[in-house]
Amino acid sequence: MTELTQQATWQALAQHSKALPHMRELFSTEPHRFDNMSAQACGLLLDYSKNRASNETLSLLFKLAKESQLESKIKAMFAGDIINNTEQRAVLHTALRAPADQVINLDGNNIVAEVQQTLAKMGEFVNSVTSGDWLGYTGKTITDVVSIGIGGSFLGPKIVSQALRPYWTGKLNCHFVANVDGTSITEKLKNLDPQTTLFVMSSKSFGTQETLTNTLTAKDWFLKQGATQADVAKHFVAVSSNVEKATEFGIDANNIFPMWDWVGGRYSLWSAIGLPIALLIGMDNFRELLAGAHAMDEHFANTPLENNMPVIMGLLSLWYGNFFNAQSHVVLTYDHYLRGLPAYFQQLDMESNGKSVTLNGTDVDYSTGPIIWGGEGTNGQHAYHQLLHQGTALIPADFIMPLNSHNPVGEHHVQLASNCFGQTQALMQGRTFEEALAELESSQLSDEQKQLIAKHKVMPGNKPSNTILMDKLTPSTLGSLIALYEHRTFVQGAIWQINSFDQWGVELGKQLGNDVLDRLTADKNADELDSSSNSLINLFRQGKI
Ligand SMILES: O=P(O)(O)OC[C@H]1O[C@](O)(CO)[C@@H](O)[C@@H]1O
Repeated sequence: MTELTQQATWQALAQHSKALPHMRELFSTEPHRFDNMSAQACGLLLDYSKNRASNETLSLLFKLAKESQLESKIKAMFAGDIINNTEQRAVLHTALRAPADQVINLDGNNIVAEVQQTLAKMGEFVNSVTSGDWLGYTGKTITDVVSIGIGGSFLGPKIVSQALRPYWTGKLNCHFVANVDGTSITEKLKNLDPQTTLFVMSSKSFGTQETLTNTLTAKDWFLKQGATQADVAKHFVAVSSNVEKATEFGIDANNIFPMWDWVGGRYSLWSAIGLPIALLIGMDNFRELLAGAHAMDEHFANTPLENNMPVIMGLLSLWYGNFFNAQSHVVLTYDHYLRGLPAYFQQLDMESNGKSVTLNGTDVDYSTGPIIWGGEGTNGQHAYHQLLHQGTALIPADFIMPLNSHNPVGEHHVQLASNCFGQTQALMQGRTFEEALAELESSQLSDEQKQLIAKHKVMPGNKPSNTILMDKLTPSTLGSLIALYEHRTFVQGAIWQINSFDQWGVELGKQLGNDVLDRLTADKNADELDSSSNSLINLFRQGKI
């Protein structure tokens, strides 16, 4: 067994989890529960009162955090210690949004200076393109940007651009290509003019098959439309930590925006990976996004655990995963602009904490990262909320909603809010058999039918949720919100003593995929593979089942 599950506090939490009253009772005995279990920081309000938690629960969770040296681990990350031990790297996405005058030394260099240089390069490029100074090979200005990347090199640019649609300057359209499926890039290129299209190829490693293939196809399309190799420099730029490979690929050295190995892909939108975002919303708004994230960094680094929003959210999620066997966590965004955020948090958390070995190589004997999923409210209410309310799985939920809409039309926003708050209330209080029966009293059903239907209408309640509010969705509040979830992920990984910053689990699939590719494209047969893989390969070769 690991030392974590041997800890007295861990075992006390296990005992405590069996002794908690229903949330209905907690609310009935604590009239000021919201005041005592809500926190504000960086333009966000976190209501965590609708959780299976008493004061004793929270003090035990904070005790676990302290005994897990969480505070010193937070300091170590911000200081640039090598906390990604399997890749021997620091974890310093926080440096990407640090103020220009801050000094963060890594290997003897102040990396903030490098970050600021890259931001300045980004700013010059963004201004050049959006002002019309940057011209294509026939002398026309750029109208469309195609962002090519996958994982963190796609999700960040795509979802943040979508979330900040009200802030687009209107100078450019943007299209996102990620999947290696030829349909993705074909559909995107159909209506574009090579004379006015700019391709931003984003790949930290510059070795990701999907991104390289899509970029080659884009380049091929570009050249077939009448452009020459010399024109490529006007229409292709790259973002990568591998400048050498990007240059070899044919990207003009002046058009390569650097990034660093101390930034993980799923933490990289704040770097030049965010170039498509900056092209759409302008550099001032991009810097507002960075400032919002920095404000949350300051909150996380300097606030006592008991009032620390990422710590509270991380601990409560760990509470359900490790002591109530919750296998997933749902993120429900009650704002159409935020509809992509659950997918962003999915990579952020699942690729960070989907691990089963501790830093020192011990197999864990406890659950680690949950399945993160979700979608936009109110749509989910007509899709999966039934399971949230009456299913057998316990699925803690985060509800996220701005108090003011960018589009205050008619009664829409007040109805959206009523649904958001009504759902958290229903999840918490549920409906008892007696209440269900009483509702059927005046129906024409027989007593036997009333008993049966009432049974089917019971909702256990006691289903935990957090509600996160902001005055309005802006670059700053979005930056704070995303950084909140980055640090929430960090908190859990730190207590589980896992490495949240490598991703060895994605390597085998890539290796085997490359082997299969050889068997699909060459005469290399697959007889020695398992019968399934062998048969699937042969069927693909036949092109019919
Ligand atoms: O930016 P790159 O190096 O192309 O990697 C793309 C994505 O692939 C991964 O390495 C594995 O999924 C992610 O961590 C990363 O965001």
